[in-house]
Amino acid sequence: MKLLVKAPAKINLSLDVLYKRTDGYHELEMVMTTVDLADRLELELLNDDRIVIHSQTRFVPDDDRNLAYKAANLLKDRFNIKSGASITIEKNIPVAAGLAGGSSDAAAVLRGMNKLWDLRLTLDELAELGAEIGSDVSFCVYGGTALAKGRGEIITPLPPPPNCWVVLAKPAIGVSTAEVYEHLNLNEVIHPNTKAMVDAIYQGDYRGICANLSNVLESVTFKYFPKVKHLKDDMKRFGADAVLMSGSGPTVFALVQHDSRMQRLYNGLRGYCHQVYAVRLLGKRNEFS
Ligand SMILES: C[C@@](CO)(OP(=O)(O)O)[C@H](O)COP(=O)(O)OP(=O)(O)OC[C@H]1O[C@@H](n2ccc(N)nc2=O)[C@H](O)[C@@H]1O
Ligand SMILES: Nc1ncnc2c1ncn2[C@@H]1O[C@H](COP(=O)(O)OP(=O)(O)O)[C@@H](O)[C@H]1O
Repeated sequence: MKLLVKAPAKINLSLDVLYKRTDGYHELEMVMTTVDLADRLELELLNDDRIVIHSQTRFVPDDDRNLAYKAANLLKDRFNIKSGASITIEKNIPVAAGLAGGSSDAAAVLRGMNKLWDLRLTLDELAELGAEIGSDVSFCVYGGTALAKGRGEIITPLPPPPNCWVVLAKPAIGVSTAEVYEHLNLNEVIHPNTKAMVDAIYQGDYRGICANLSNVLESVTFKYFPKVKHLKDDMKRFGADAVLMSGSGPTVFALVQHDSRMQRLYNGLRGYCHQVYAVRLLGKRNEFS
């Protein structure tokens, strides 16, 4: 039996770090939403005990370091499952980009293998398991739009933001999430107004969303990789309504409402940026299970 599952990328509309916790993680307040750029996974039961990962992308491990492997293995261990799984990943989300591609693959495996192994776990139960794999996995289990707190795993759903284009540009730079958090100076950051972002989303206020885009991790990534800051400035000049770095970067995304502006931005960026995508916001839970 085979199952196809979609694993969409996320962007952070706002990302605040409140303090460093005693467990080494940072206490966060983030507004996240899914976009229509997705990996596709084909899941199949195996009669033997193995979990096998097939992936064409050389940047993604095809062994037990793969987050999709970790997700299947977690379910297998926790519920004492004897059969194995074959997981084929068609990777469309840029890797190590701040778009949670690996976390979304893990979440898709949790949702998909829940069906194939007939475990009947709820989304809340899957999200709780997801937190054991990575901080962004719980959000990815639900998808849609949400306020994420804690280290990212405490999820409060939000309504979808008004529809718009999201133009994503990923420069050819490798950013380590752990290092970005490590170099963050909490005495210097200007905190986002998370409440204003949440209110704008509830009111369907596109301008309010644009006005409150904010990510404290920009300060670190821009310092070590000034190219990312230049990319953001260029995207503003090309006519974006608003621009922000997603997660720890290096992907920068622009919001635009009008098709002609989206096209101008997309064409302008394709000349010199490594990977450029123009996609729609998804924003609603579970359009993709
Ligand atoms: C920055 C964000 C924003 O959405 O996304 P990405 O840039 O990775 O997409 C997330 O916080 C990343 O989530 P994720 O990539 O799942 O993080 P994890 O694997 O759990 O942690 C990677 C490392 O980041 C640091 N980390 C992560 C989350 C957190 N709340 N505090 C931290 O300090 C820790 O050093 C940890 O070892
Ligand atoms: N299924 C997967 N897809 C992408 N990356 C993965 C996967 N499994 C493990 N990884 C590793 O996780 C790291 C972070 O990848 P990713 O989730 O794409 O980025 P980010 O955390 O910036 O959103 C990469 O260095 C990659 O090697």
